[in-house]
Amino acid sequence: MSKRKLSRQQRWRIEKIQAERARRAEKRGDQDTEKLAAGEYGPEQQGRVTAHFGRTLEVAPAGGGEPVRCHLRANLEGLVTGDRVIWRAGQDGSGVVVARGGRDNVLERPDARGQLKPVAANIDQILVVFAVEPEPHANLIDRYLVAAEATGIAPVLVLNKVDLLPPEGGTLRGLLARYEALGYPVVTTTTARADGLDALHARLAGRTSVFVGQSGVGKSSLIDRLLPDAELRIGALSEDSRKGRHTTTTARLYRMPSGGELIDSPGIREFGLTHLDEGQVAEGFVEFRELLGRCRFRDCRHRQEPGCALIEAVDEGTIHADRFASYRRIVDSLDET
Ligand SMILES: Nc1nc2c(ncn2[C@@H]2O[C@H](COP(=O)(O)OP(=O)(O)OP(=O)(O)O)[C@@H](O)[C@H]2O)c(=O)[nH]1
Ligand SMILES: [Zn+2]
Repeated sequence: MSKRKLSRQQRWRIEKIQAERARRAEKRGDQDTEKLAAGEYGPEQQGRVTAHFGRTLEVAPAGGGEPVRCHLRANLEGLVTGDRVIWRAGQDGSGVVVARGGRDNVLERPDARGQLKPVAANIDQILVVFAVEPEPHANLIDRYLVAAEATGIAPVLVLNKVDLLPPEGGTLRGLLARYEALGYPVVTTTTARADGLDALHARLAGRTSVFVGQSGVGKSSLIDRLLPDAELRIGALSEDSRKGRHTTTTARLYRMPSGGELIDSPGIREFGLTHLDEGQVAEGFVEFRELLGRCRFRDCRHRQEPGCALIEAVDEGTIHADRFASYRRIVDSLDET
């Protein structure tokens, strides 16, 4: 930047502003020092929101230890479970949240009026649970994958109830091999054997996860095993939850004894396609991505247009016909969702 010649008046104004800033910073510092000296609040520390009830939050200290009930500083809004925060401990065992950290990602759900609302943040992976029974349609798996891809959170396929698989493996293993070939991690589980969750434990360790999937696939059964302590599941009792408010809807973050963190709520379990457009659905098919924009027509909708790169790839076998059929079905159903 080139040096500007400042008029005397401008210089005077800048100096005045800077002096004012310095004075304010000093005052803030004095107030903090006073409070610290009075023992009102401890120093700033990092934490993570484990639950929220309106303007009351529960924050787990980053260094470990029990979650602390915190209130929010007046200018903070829209915090959700999983948010990283800066907070200060009070004398009475409660605390105050003074700032929100940056978010890697956020999971949103439509509210009663259909408006998207954030429900949880900073999730490393979405575990899409399927089961040998009820048998999944490939289209259903694709729907979950597209929805997950749109959030930017990595999906993992979990095939549960493998105790019910026929000895030769059935068609399901072949189906999941197709997804593995696309780069998706696949984990198999069963709650029928003591070691049936070993692979899942390994996958969860050191990460923050959410479980989604259709009814009856065994999400509750898996989570019960991952959080064996009933108190862990209910979490530290807060005043609001004792009154019975919000307890079934708020997302909660749990630390699993076996390692890793789990964010769970009925709303998150029902996660699905929401408010996506055709382009986002195409982007949600990972093997389509490098071909998008290579069709002859820039506005190609990949239906019967000549020179469509996707249709050519299907003909050549580089895109599986079932995946392309799935894409079409999802696009055709967008108006209904
Ligand atoms: N054979 C077998 N049955 C299982 C397994 N895991 C869960 N189940 C059974 O599957 C049924 C459904 O399990 P849930 O845990 O309720 O399934 P969910 O996904 O939580 O279902 P919703 O609550 O409806 O969303 C129950 O009868 C479980 O006992 C498994 O690994 N093997
Ligand atoms: Zn096309």
